Amino acid sequence: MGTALIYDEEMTKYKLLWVDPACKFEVPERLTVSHGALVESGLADRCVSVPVREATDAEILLVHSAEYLEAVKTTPSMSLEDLMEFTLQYGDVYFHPNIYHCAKLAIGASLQLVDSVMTGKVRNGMALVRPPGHHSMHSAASGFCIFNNVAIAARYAQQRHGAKRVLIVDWDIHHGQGVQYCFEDDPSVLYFSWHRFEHQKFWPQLKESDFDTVGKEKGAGFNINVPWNKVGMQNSDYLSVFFHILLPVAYEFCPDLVLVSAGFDSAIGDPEGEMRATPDIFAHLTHLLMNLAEGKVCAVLEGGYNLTSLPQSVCQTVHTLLGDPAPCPANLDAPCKSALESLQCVRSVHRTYWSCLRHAADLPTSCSTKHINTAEGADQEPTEESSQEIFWPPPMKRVFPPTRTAVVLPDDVACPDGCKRWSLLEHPDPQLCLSALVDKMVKNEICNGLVLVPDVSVAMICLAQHAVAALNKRLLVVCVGDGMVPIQGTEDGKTLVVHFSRKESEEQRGKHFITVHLTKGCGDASGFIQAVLSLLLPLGYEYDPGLVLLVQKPDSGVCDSMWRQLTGLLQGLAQGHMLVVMQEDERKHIGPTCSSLLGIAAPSLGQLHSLLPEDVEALERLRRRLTPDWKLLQTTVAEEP
Ligand SMILES: NCCCNCCCCCC(=O)CS
Ligand SMILES: [Zn+2]
Repeated sequence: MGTALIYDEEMTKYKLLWVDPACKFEVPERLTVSHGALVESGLADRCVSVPVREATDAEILLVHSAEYLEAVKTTPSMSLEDLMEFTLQYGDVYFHPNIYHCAKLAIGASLQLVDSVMTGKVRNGMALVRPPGHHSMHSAASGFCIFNNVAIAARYAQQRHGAKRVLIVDWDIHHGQGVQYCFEDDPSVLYFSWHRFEHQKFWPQLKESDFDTVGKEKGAGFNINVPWNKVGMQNSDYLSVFFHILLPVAYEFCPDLVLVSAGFDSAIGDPEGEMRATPDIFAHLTHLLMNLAEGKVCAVLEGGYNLTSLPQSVCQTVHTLLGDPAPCPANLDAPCKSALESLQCVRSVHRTYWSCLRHAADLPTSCSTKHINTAEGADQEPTEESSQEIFWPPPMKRVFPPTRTAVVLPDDVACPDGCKRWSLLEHPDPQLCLSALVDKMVKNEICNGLVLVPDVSVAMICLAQHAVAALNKRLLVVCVGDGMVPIQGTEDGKTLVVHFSRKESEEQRGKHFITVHLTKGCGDASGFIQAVLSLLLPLGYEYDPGLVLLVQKPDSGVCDSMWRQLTGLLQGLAQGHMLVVMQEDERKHIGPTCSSLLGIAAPSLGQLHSLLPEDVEALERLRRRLTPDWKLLQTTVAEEP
């Protein structure tokens, strides 16, 4: 299943015809450099090219008023003076004789993408469009946006393709107020947006962009605003919000389709965003969404004004949509205090709507008095545009190993399609065979592998020793199922073991051996997936291993869809270098495991019920114990003593 790429150079054929500092960044080159980078890198050729089309009036009226549409229809024939006059009624946007045409193409491109994904022609895709959409409202243009591409796409997916629940992830650095207004009372569309806010001092300076606007009436809880009250947010701030807010809620919501308002003004170097997250983070943000909605992810370009970080970020996103392993999330810091404050506020106000946030902490004291802060801050200007030149390393080349998935199976088991059999014949000694497999991974000749062995415990010991000694790589061991784990989390930090078990393990084996106790073990989807999303993933990203060893112990009770979610999500680590080890009589798991290792999205877990209270307790106790050592587990600001 491929990745669609939708682009047409016609959308570059409009620009600002007069002087307006607020609009000067929105230039045609944004599209040409983005598409050019995809062509240059060979990524465009690997995508399924889908043509654009014009949106129909009916499609535009899914979100906008007839009066507004009729008004915009008069712009192509306007003189320059009339266009300037017409523009004055809106904010931070400009019109052009060709912008109505381009705006219809931008919607049409988005709808073509939705068609391609919803009909199964492709698995996922990206639409490179201009003008952006997420600021435009029922009867108004705003923030370079004429029509709301993503809002129309959501309504279209529901009406044309029967999608029940649509998740919109808006990682653009601005608040898509137009999207929020469109769905604020609608529980079938979950809108998530982070955005530069600076206590309402940053554009569009709306009170309703703050964390306490959660949606109205039936839509309460289905609007999530994460305000960034400082500039300079980094990769770890973004990942923390994914691990502790977006992903837990998204899995509970269980969408049929994921639309991404993919704005890249949230990347380093952008004059609007002034953040410091690097382009490779979008590989991880994309990857972390790709096991939702059975992989049906449609990314639609919104903002992004730095003509270097924009194309880099677009390429990182498309690489990942194509299934290429993500680059290692190297040297992540702790989330900053301001980000933690926002994180805690959002989780607190949403805990009444989402069972995964049920146990979230109260508002931090600083936030409950935030109105005072705002009064103090209101008169200040947003942070001055930084003039000093900002540098960042170009993202690493993402070369795909010649073999994606190698398998070591008993002779009487057929090799699943797409996999390469790694025969024991060449290595009579199974342990040598495993070590050879690991060596190939580290040389990037093989991406990942599945190994069936007579005894998983023996294999674990051998692999752990080999991986650490010979390869000098940090090894993350994830062990699912009860019973003893024969490896010590080594004190030198070279091995981190995370064990999912039904049995509470009394002994604490230190920082590098973590037992996640779930009453029903992996039998309970809610508990398991929440433990994976807001405990295992933050640990794994912070640990940044060179290799992941995923062991399924006999009778672990884990079901296929959960096992595939786990196998899929963990491929965001170690450049996808993961070795799955199972007992050789566990033959029924071979197919599902290989499909996940081959990059096929995992089936959805269904709408998740509340976590078992004892599991919530156990996970919170574990988080409290681990947080001093693992910064990405933090979900609250350290209260002033
Ligand atoms: N009036 C002071 C400066 C205003 N800057 C904001 C301009 C709108 C940005 C909208 C955008 O980037 C869409 S993603
Ligand atoms: Zn933006």
